[in-house]
Amino acid sequence: MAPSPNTQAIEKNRPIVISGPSGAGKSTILKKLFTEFPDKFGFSVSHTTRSPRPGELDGREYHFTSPETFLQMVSDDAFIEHAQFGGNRYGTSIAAVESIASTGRICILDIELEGVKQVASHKTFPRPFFLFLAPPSLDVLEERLRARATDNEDAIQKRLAQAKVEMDFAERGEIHDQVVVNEDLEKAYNEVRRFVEERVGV
Ligand SMILES: Nc1ncnc2c1ncn2[C@@H]1O[C@H](COP(=O)(O)OP(=O)(O)OP(=O)(O)O)[C@@H](O)[C@H]1O
Repeated sequence: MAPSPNTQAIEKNRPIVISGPSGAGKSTILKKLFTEFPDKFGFSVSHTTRSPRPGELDGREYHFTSPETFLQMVSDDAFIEHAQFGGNRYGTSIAAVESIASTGRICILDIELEGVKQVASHKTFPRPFFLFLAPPSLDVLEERLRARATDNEDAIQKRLAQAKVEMDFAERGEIHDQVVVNEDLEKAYNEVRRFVEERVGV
């Protein structure tokens, strides 16, 4: 398949994939990065088969897509990663990443482990940079999830079990270029910023 001009944009502005257990601090650190560099980064708009909620706009929160179109896009390899949650499908399209890269911004992708594996083995998508954000330990992660107070007990236990799987995987270094441990927030933020600076400049 011939690369489209915008795949060249992705090659020039290679995306950064940040992954790590729920509660590791990805949103907290990305918020700091976007605040410090407001014009440098962007989030892509994902596709979903779920219905829009009140106030959500097609093309802003998500590209709202029929199941048929979604499956067609899957067979066309149009997604860099896709998954099913709660009966709905979600995916990140190459085109959505291109639309960030072609404005000269670096697309930041916050995706979970299965998605990371799909991105890393995609046939045509240029390899992004992979950063893993880890909590100092599962005990600290548990404390933070409880302090965040957004999950019930069952959800916390599921997140902790999944966190162990993700941390074991990242330690093997099969995909991730670097692991940053988020113990002290400022220190972790500076490490993430250095990782980004070294790869894409800021
Ligand atoms: N270094 C830190 N020390 C103490 N608390 C922290 C630190 N970093 C983040 N937190 C807190 O931990 C909680 C989880 O962080 P956050 O919501 O950013 O995680 P996340 O990785 O984005 O999770 P999710 O994947 O579920 O969205 C938040 O309440 C946040 O304020």
